[in-house]
Amino acid sequence: MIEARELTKRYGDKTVVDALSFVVKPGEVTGFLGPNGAGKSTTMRMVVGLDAATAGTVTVNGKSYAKHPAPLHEIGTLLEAKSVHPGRSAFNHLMALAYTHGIPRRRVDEVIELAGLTSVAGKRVGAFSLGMGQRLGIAAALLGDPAIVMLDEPVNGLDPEGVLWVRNLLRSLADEGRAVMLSSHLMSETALIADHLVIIGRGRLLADTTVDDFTREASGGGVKVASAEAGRLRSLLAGPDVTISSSSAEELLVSGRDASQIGRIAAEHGVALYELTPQAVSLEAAFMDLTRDVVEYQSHLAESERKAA
Ligand SMILES: Nc1ncnc2c1ncn2[C@@H]1O[C@H](COP(=O)(O)OP(=O)(O)OP(=O)(O)O)[C@@H](O)[C@H]1O
Repeated sequence: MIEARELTKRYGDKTVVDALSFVVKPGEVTGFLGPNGAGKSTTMRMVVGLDAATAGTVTVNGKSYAKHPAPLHEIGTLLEAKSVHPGRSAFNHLMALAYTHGIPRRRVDEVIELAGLTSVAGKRVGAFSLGMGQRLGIAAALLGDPAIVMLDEPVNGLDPEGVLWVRNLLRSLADEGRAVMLSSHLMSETALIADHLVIIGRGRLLADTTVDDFTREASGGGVKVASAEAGRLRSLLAGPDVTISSSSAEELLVSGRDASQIGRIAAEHGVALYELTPQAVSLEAAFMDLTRDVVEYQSHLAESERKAA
């Protein structure tokens, strides 16, 4: 488990992580999201002591990272896939890490195979493609068989097979009871991988929720209904906490009744429905909506599209 409490990082007079509190729980994949410059990498670096917190605390399985005598068994990380000596082979890189913890060669061979690097294990890492580097970084993260895995942009540079591999791998790690944290800019991929979301903007917590709740709430929770008898249906569905709007003569957007209630009421009164669709927005749309005001680096095009919308 990772627990951050009021975690804060300042560079000069700029606060890049601002009193951030969250928990990454075992058995779940937590997606860590935020626009460019939101403070994700800085937060992840503080988790493993690469950056010192200005205030607040963060613990890894109950202790600060530096207090663990064998940290590779507690948390495996991929923070900067290219931070590997370019002249070393993948095998030697992993062996060097393994020596620091008395991890046997057998485990190095295992993670090389798991990451699909067997055929290139003897090659210089400097000649690796971005995707191969990512695979090596993930192999290194898994080396100590840790209870927590924390990965910064793990699917960056991977081909579709690699993306699928990471998705299945992270799912199985969480299903084994490990705590998995990943940052990503790929919303559709995060929606498929993550159970939980921690979303930050300008260093502050914006949302701590599940993927399902986040996308449902962003949609307003309405149900779209279409019928030739929309007017009659409207009065049948009316109630104290029900709001109904219509975008055309045959369409209603109903809040306050779920799809099964609407279907039942329509059937009881012999009203034929053409459509009955619970409204949900994509994670991307919900994310854009939430982070609209905290985007630090924005293109002029995106800005003018937003103003026009
Ligand atoms: N060593 C440093 N000195 C000064 N400012 C820094 C330093 N490291 C990061 N920052 C600033 O902190 C802010 C957060 O950066 P960080 O890399 O943590 O964001 P991020 O959410 O990971 O962004 P991205 O999605 O672009 O990777 C940025 O404004 C960045 O310029």
